Amino acid sequence: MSYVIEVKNLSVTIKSTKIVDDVSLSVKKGEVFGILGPNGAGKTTTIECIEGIRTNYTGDISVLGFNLLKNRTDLLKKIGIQLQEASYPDRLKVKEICKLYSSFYENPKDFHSLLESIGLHHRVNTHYSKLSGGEKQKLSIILALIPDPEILFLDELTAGLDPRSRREVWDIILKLKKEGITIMTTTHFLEEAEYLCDRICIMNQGKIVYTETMSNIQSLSSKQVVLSSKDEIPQEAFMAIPSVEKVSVEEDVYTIFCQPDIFLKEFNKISSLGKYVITNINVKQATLESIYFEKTGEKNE
Ligand SMILES: Nc1ncnc2c1ncn2[C@@H]1O[C@H](COP(=O)(O)OP(=O)(O)OP(=O)(O)O)[C@@H](O)[C@H]1O
Repeated sequence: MSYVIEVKNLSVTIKSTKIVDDVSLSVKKGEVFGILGPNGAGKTTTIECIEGIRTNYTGDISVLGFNLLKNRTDLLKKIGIQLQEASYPDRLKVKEICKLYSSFYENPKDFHSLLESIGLHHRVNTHYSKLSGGEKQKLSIILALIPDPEILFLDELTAGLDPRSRREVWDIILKLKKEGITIMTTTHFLEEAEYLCDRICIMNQGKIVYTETMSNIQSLSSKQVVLSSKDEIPQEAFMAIPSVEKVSVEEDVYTIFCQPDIFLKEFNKISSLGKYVITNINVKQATLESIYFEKTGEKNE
């Protein structure tokens, strides 16, 4: 497996509070990996450590085989960083900002062709202050692409954009993914994660509480039977039923990932389960949204 980002036991402590707490994750080459989580969960801090912007951490981070603390300058030539809140002097024109960024690199990508492919070429002579929110975000992607990066980091890329601009930006990201760039992104939009990401993790209070591929999440959708029992039912009893893929237990609630129609038909036939008293049984639709609310302990209202 070729991982381009490997993070082991990353922790960041500020004023004796752990804002990132023992985070381990890895990202494969060409993958779009999303970090989700509520405000203050530690997403930006985590991504900033991986980008090499923050160094006040413990743990090991390897990006494209570089050790961040030793080879940060070399790494910066190979990654593109889109900043959550970038701002430039109002009187600078788009082309002047692009030229400035290009001057930072030995072999920058031609910004005119980037402006063309991202659809901002018609604004090349426009002052930064005159760009719309969507255009500013497109510019921030172009600037992140100037180093011709192998990995692109995006932090809340579409925050504040209207639905049309958001879609446009998503399509740009999908185009970049097709070109083979690895992308790590944070987002508050679950629909964005569903649209763009190959794999996601959910952070809560500094910890990763869930990691899964989007294709698994989508195949888990509408495949849960949730039942309650005061009895302690061994997981093997459920696993013996055809179509059951996984069982999770929380107090007296058993969530069974399965094909509900097959499960319910077979369940009654299994005599070993007859001795347990089932107090409630439901078929539940699991979606990224329901997983998110379950894992972050927030209410889905
Ligand atoms: N330099 C700092 N000093 C003190 N606290 C900080 C500092 N940087 C971050 N924090 C705190 O660390 C926690 C995590 O912040 P972080 O920005 O990583 O979260 P986040 O998940 O990206 O949140 P958001 O979705 O709101 O952007 C927050 O409670 C934040 O207030």
